[in-house]
Amino acid sequence: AGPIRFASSATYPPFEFMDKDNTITGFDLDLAKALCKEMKTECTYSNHAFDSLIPALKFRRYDAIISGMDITAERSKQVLFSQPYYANSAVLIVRKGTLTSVDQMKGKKVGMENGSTHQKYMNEKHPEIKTVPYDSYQTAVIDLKNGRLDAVFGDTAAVNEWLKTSPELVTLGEHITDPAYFGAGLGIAVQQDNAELMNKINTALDAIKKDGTYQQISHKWFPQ
Ligand SMILES: NC(=[NH2+])NCCC[C@H](N)C(=O)O
Repeated sequence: AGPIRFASSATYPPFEFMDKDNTITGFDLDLAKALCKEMKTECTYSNHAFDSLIPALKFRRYDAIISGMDITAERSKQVLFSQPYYANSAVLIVRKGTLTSVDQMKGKKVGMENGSTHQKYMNEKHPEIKTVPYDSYQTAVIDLKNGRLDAVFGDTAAVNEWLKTSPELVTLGEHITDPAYFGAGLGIAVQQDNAELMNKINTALDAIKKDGTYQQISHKWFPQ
C-alpha cells in the first residue's frame, strides 16, 4: 500500500492554511502527522477546495479528509467519519459599530464557504437573510472588511482566529451548536468502504489522546 493521502482545504486557520512558505499547516495537519507517526505510515497532504473534498474522496483521489469538517448525518451517507477530534460551534461576525443583534440581519448579506454546514444552516433556518457563497472563507472575510458583506458565519474557533488579526470585526449573537446542522464535532472522513483505515485512525486517535500528543497539539493551536 502507498502513503495515506490526506486532503484539506487550506483556507481555514487555525485548522488548515498556507504558511509564508506556501506549506500547508495548522491544527489538522499536525494532528494528521501525529496520527501517521502513530500508525507508522507515510502520508501526503494536499490542498483541495472544500466543496469538492467529498467528491474527490469518493473518486479515490485521496484516502482521507481532515478539514475542520463537521460530522453530519448527511455527509455520513457518503463517507465514514472518525470519532470527533474537536468540539465545534458556529458564530456570526460583523464590522464593529454596524449590527448589534441577529434580528437586524433581515435582508442583510452573510458570506460563508460553499458546501459548508454554515451555508446550509443559514439557507434553511434564516431564509430572511441573504447568503453569499464563497470559494473560501478567506475571501468572505475580505469582503466583510471592505463592506461587500454585512456578516460572515463560520466555526467559532476559525472566527476567533480572524478576529485576532481584524480588530475592526466582532462576533454577533450567541454561539450556535444545532446538532442537526453542525453534528457532534469535527471528524476525519475516509471512503465508506475503508473501515480498515478508519479503525486505524480511531485507534491512533485514542493513542495520541492517551500519551498527551493530542493535548500538546491542541495547546499549540488553541492556547488558553
Ligand atoms: N477547511 C475548511 N475550509 N473547512 C470549512 C469547514 C466548515 C464547517 N465546519 C463544515 O464542516 O462545513
